[in-house]
Amino acid sequence: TNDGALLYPQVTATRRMQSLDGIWRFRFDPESEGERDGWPETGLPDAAQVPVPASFNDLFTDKASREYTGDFWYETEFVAPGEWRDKDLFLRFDAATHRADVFVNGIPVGSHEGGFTPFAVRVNDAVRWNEANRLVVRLNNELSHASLPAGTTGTLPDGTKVSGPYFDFFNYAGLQRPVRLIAVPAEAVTGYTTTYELHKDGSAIVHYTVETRGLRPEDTLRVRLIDEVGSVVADAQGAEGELAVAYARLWDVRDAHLYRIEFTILDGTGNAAAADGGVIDEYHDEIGIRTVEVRDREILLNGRPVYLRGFGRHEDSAINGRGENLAVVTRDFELMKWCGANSFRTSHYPYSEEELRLADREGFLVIDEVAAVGFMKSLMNFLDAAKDDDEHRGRGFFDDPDVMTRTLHVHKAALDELFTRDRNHPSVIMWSLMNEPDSASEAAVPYFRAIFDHARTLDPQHRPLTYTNLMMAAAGRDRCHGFADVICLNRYYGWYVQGGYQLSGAKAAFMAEMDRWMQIEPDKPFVFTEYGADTAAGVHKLPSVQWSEEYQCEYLKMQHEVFDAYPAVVGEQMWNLCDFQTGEGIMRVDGNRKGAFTRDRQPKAAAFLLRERWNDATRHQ
Ligand SMILES: CCCN1C[C@@H](O)[C@H](O)[C@@H](C(=O)O)C1
Repeated sequence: TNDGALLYPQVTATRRMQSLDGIWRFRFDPESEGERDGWPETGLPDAAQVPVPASFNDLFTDKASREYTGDFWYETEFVAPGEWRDKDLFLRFDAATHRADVFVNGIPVGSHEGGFTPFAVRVNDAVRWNEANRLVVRLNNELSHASLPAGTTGTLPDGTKVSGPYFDFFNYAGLQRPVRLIAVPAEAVTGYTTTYELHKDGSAIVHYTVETRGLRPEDTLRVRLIDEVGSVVADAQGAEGELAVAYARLWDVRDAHLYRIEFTILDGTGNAAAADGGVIDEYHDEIGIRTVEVRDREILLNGRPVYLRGFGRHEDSAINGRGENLAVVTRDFELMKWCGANSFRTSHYPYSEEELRLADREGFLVIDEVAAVGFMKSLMNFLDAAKDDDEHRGRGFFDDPDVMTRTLHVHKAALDELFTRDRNHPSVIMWSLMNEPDSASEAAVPYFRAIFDHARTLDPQHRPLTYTNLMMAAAGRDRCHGFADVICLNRYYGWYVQGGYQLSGAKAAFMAEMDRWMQIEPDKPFVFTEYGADTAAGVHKLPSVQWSEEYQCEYLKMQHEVFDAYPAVVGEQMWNLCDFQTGEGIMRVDGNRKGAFTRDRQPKAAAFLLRERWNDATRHQ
């Protein structure tokens, strides 16, 4: 249920919030017996203690816990303050990975599929006011061809389930982002949209719509825009309208100017209590006045071409796993700014709301990616081992008969949630609808058409739509590039192909493919959303060898020479900002080592190379 609880939580004159973060009780449920055994009512027997937010995987010392696949449970308690009883009370989970069923005092109050977008469940009918209430949540982290991210679930000889990710990051799971108890008035703002019109005289118009619940005809919906010094620069009334700003401070790349947009529902009966000034609901947010469009083979921000410099990343750190860690988020922005970056992609799933709010404030350009990764069967860290479970053996991902029904349904729902959550962020300039799908297969075409057609209906700002193309669907093989507004390529010439001493051959092959792309897509801009080489920090070799820091620099230099040879290239996002955890395998050394920085956020030589290239003011913007 939405009902205004999906808006980013805040305390205002009419809204209340209580964090439930901290130590919760936890236990695995490999036989899925917890509900039958009454855990929602009685709580978790023999429970461990774990932190929320965090992944559970890296907390324990046994492999069965790290690799656990199946049902697992969390439990805590909370007091429902009696003062809030006239409001709607929600539990808001910023992320429960990959799916959750929520129980309060043994009563099922809601479920959610998808581990990277928030959901809220209304609990008024289940709580006891001014008393402790038992909150029990069942999660599950199994992968399938209808899960985002995609994969498979195998079993060991003794029946223990095993995750088979079709993606190159560890299948971390748990309550990985904050959990809150929030109270929202029965008559409330539940959502809003903004679009922007810039004028040559420096003025701008903010076109808005507001979604409400329970708005009475006699009440007034007031909308105000407040600038950085606290002045009300525009105001309007009604569920849709425009805010005319005479001198607009535009939001621009690495030059962010934010406005506070304020929604107030005012009691129109005239007999409102003087105490609350007749305010029925109040919600505010930060927006940036800016436009994004693709034109003449450029990405234009406020009508001017931008060049994306930055990284593919992961929400990933030691111990936390994929658990939100604001210190790591802060350090990552610091590293990106130190490198002279201005952009990143939320590879390969929506990042936390806190991350995007920081990108808004820092003026970063974000490619916002839904968790539709693994739509190409590959196991063992990206070798297409074609080793697959019996049900799908030998067929391409999109040949699966359920893909146009079950997978498409889950994918569309994930897009609905992503766009609703992120549509008002000025930092979001493009939407990536899939990461490395098998776009060379004929069966992919109807799926792409369905998902791109759906996505086109979701964004009032009509930001460019894309997906990231992988080498197995190189120029001439990819059948889906026509759907994308911007061509995003993940390329590894000099790493996965023709590496090491063959680097010159890799460059020739890379340019041959690019020449082909220039014929196939002569009018679209190109962004490299991945390029990188695994590098063990501290390994030095003269002359270089692959995995040495010297080779990573040689590799990057070659990529940049190719990018600079094609004016159609308007962005370069190196893979990856930091080393990150993956499943174990013969191609990963306690994770993926393509970072410009180590997992504890310290530089390899490549970081200095990027800093020199990206801080060179004579280059792109
Ligand atoms: C086709 C390869 C795409 N790319 C996906 C990303 O998730 C992986 O980490 C990266 C890699 O192999 O380092 C490859």
